[in-house]
Amino acid sequence: MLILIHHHTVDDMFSMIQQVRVNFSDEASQHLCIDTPNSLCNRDLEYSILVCMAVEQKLSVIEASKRLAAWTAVDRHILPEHKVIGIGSGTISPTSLDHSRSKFDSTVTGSTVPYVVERIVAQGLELNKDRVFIPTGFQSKELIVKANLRLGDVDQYPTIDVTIDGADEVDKNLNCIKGGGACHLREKVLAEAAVTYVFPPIYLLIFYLITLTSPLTTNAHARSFIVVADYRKNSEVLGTSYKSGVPIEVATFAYAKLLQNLHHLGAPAATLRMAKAKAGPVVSDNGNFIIDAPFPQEMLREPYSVRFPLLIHMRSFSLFPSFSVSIMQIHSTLTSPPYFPPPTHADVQLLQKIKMLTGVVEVGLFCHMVKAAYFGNQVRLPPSFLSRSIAFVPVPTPRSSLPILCFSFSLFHIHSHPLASILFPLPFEHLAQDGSVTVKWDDQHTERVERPTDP
Ligand SMILES: O=C(CO)[C@H](O)[C@H](O)COP(=O)(O)O
Repeated sequence: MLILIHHHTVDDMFSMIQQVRVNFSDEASQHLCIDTPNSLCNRDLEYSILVCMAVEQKLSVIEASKRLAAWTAVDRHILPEHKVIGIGSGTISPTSLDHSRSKFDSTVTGSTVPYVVERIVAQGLELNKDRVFIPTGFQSKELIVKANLRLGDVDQYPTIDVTIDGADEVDKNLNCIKGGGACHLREKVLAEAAVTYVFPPIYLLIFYLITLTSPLTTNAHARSFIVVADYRKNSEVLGTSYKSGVPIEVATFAYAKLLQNLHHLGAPAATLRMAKAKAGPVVSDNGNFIIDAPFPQEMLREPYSVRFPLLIHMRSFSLFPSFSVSIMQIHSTLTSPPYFPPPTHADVQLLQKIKMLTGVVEVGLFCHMVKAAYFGNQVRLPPSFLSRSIAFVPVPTPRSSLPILCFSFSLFHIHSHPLASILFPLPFEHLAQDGSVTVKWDDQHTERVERPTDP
């Protein structure tokens, strides 16, 4: 990839670096900062900036990782018997990237969900002709229509076989931050709709009879909400790589009050999300505003559960979901008054606190909803100078002088010279997609899936 800024000032250069930091985060932007020669930071000069192969590699590795994750998840979870399929959304609208994925705007990374649709289409007409696809927003609707797949809506199909979606970040317990594309309300509805009802085995029926639990509760559900992402989004704790904050969809007239509420709740930097190509705020597909609320990581560590001393995690019983329902009922009886005092504000975790604020429509924290999360991996290859160089080359402009031209060429030649890595050892490593995917499951086991060939 080549990012070229002509006849711009140093300020533009730094705003571009900021942009890269936002778009690509972590290493790519560090490389840019490391390599900015201080001697060139002269505000009187105008620069052309060539940001070479390191960023290009980073982007293609990210794209390959997204595609690998999406393809592997589709292969393993969209099975011939699945007829109603939920399709998630991304951060980039299909108007800014070619649907066929053959052409990308090279200054942005693409979205993950188009790769999901691409792989579903590759399953063939025969399998797809009886299927209906439910979108989570404008982008996924476009993808479904352009791929000639049958479009449905969640009000027609309130139960979905499988939903596959992207995520902004996923933690070790499979809690996610979602809503970077402002679609998390519909995404959450489709995630919740993706359940499979399981009839309990006989020993659980006996258990129900003994405990006199209502038979109505014996229908437990298995989650079929699958998340796909690249390696950058696989974290221990939310807020590690996705720094923009928790996206919160709010009623438009309530945003100012909600900003105040969120500041008091622990996100003093919460802001209204502003549109990029329009004056004013982002308006969601549902006509609401989006607030991004960066909470401290401590509050994002376990954003869901209510802290009771007797709390029994559903997760411990995930092999026996029906059993866990009964346990939770007994547990909630024991932990309710008069046996136990009601929870105080401090006991209630972040998701509930935000959701309880009047005016909040939906919170982009998806807790205990994901069945499996797929991350395309990266691998670090030994450093190679040419593939990791970033050159900032000042070129003459009407206001620049000849010596500056000479300097720029010598700089360029030194960088291109085989001895350059000795003269200017740069701390870059070569990144690549190694053809593997990490899968995190809801029972907390992690699996590494190897693919014989890079798709
Ligand atoms: O939650 C979302 C949209 O609301 C997306 O799934 C999330 O932002 C990830 O998008 P991408 O695949 O483009 O990185």
